[in-house]
Amino acid sequence: MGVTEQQWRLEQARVDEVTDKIEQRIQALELETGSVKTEVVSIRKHFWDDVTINLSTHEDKIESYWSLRQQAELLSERERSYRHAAEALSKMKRLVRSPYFGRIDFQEDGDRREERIYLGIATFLDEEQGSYLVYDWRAPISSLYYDYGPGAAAYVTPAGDIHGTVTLKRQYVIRDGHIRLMFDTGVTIGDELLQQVLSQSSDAQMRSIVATIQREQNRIIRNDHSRMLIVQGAAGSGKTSAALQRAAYLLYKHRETLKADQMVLFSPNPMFNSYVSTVLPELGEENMEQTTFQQYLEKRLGRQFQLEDPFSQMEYVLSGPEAAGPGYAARMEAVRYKASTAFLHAIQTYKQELEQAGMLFKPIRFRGRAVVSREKMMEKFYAYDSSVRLPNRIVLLRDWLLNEIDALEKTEWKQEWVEEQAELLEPEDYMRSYKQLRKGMKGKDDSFDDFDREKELICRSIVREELKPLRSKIRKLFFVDARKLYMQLFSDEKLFERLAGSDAVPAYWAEICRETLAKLERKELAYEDATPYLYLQELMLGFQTNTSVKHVMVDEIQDYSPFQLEFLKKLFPRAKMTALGDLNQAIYAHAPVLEDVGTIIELYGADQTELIRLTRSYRSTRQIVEFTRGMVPGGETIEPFNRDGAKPTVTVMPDREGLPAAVASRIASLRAEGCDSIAIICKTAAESAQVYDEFKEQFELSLITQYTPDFERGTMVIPAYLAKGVEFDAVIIYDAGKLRYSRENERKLFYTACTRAMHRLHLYAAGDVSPFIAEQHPDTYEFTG
Ligand SMILES: Nc1ncnc2c1ncn2[C@@H]1O[C@H](COP(=O)(O)OP(=O)(O)OP(=O)(O)O)[C@@H](O)[C@H]1O
Repeated sequence: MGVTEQQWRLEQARVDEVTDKIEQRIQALELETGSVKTEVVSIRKHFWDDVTINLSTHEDKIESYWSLRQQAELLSERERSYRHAAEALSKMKRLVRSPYFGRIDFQEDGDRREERIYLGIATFLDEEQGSYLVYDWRAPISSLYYDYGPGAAAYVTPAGDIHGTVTLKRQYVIRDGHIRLMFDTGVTIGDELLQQVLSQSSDAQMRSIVATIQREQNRIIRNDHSRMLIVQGAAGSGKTSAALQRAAYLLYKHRETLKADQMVLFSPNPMFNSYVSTVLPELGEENMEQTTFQQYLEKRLGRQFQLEDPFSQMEYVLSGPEAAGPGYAARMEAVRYKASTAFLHAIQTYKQELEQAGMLFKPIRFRGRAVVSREKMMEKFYAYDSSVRLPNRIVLLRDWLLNEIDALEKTEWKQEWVEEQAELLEPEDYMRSYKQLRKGMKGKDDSFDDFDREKELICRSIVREELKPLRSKIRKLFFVDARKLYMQLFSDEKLFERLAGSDAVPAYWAEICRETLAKLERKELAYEDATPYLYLQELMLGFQTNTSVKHVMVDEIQDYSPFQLEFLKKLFPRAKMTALGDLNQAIYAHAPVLEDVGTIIELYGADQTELIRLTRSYRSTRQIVEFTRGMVPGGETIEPFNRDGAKPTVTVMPDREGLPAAVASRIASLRAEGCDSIAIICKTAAESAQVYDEFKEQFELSLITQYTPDFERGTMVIPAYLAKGVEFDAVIIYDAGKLRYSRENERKLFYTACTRAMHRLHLYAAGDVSPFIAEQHPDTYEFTG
């Protein structure tokens, strides 16, 4: 629907008026922040001048206390005012560039007046008139804009649902006070505007999508009742975008009770964190905490083991049976099994058995001799009432051990080694011990008159020092031999059969056991062992929990195992969870949780869980989606957003020798066309490094590795698994030949790589093309050789 010239003029006049008012507000706020800041500085500088301190009498002390307190309160009140004014100022500065992006005219049932609602990234109230010049996009009434076109409509408020009719829905692109575009739209939020937004070049940082949130995405953003919200969405369907706008929505809706540091986002890798880190600040909110599961594992296990990272495991898996050599099939089975619910249950049963018998402890050793044997610890442990939970019994054992150490300290000072050490003490050490002891003895009858007594005390002090590290280790429960207990699962065949079921022992079990034990002996922990190991350890020692976190968002949930999810649930017992994923992008060798949605629904139960599916893909052109969707099961349900571009191209070279020149010429032509971000996607890190070496003299380009902290624009070489979640103007698949991508477990990786392209996709192959290309309808791509 077109907008008339007169309407355009009226709208521009309103923009001018609102912009003027925002500018006035900015000026007022600048004055306010300036003067409050001066005040704060002055109070800090003269803090003590205005405080009367007199400690002569009790009354004086009380008066001094109140004077001090009053001054501190004044300072913190002024600091608070400064913060508020500064926040309001930065909000207004963001708003002035583009005060709003949408308008809804709404007539409530039974009300003859029509309300005009203009939506922007923050509320702007005309304080004189008491009217809203701009509504925050997260206000209850704003949902009309996302959920309805002209016609009957309703929105939810805390006081109940409001029904009425939308009579107009209009969209704007306003830049620096000028309306650049304006559309009247139907039910979906303006295809025109979305077209316009989606056809722009990609950025080094993800953008906010508030002006064009789609109805199905709005359901995700505003869902506030489910304990667990699962979003299964096609590549490019806006899962990550919806999650970030959802965080902004929740922070707005619960601004009195929810702070950004009470929300955690689990990302696939650190670079992704940088990619999404600007969305919330752009919306005027602080960033939530961002982390990866690996960072969590490292924190909990790092020192005990040399811990493999997921990308090293991935490189091994992708190297394939020929390169990896014997043992490949067994490791693949280990990766699969160790992430399975079957193994999770086996470990849970193991813990139940350990409640009755079989715990393993490390003996308590002091100066090379066992002071408490593991047998004694076992005896003590199983003598506790069996109704006491296992972690609590361990705490009882810890206390008993600390008492034993106290007892040891009482006799140990007489040992010869102590006397020897006392003689070797340097005078200053001696004096230090002496002083410490005297301090400790204050008020007691003992005195240092007697030389023997003095020596005894020095010897005792030496023993206490020597015992310090042991006490600290006992407090940290080091005496529970978690490593041996885990190893037992792989060394005691009967035990394992009993736990897992004799008919459920995985294939290659003997080999898996051999490999696992050899690694653990060397204190190495394979990535597939890290989570089950930690799980067993926490079952015994008690789960670490974080009760302050209220929302956990997990992106790329398909790459998590049931084990990991169970962990997150235990780690954040008070949190609601949003899990976003795409089964078709499951790139790890273990079975993805989304394969059986039931597993993930079970986590909190069906009544607390909601599943939303997104099938529309916004990232890539229609041609790219039509080509890629055929690669994955169920792909026919993926709907492209109707944005046209060139068909993907497939170029075949007789061998790898021909690839560099062909790819180089493509990079040059893409750059000439103005493509700002170009990714040359390889299968592995090793291949990426090779390709980077090939081109680094010819082009300015970067190599992305798992250690790359920031996502940047430009031309880059990147392994497919690190390109998860991000996007590029153009994607070049460096070698899409049959030798690179043909095994079933490479299908989803290939699909993930291709779906990173927004506007252009070019595939090169040495020799025969991958079957994932050959299977596609020939009309969906151009074959160029
Ligand atoms: N409603 C929308 N308005 C404008 N752009 C959108 C919208 N929804 C998604 N997009 C754009 O589509 C692209 C893909 O979005 P996003 O990365 O959130 O998808 P995703 O489902 O997480 O993708 P993937 O699973 O493939 O990583 C982004 O460029 C995003 O800005």
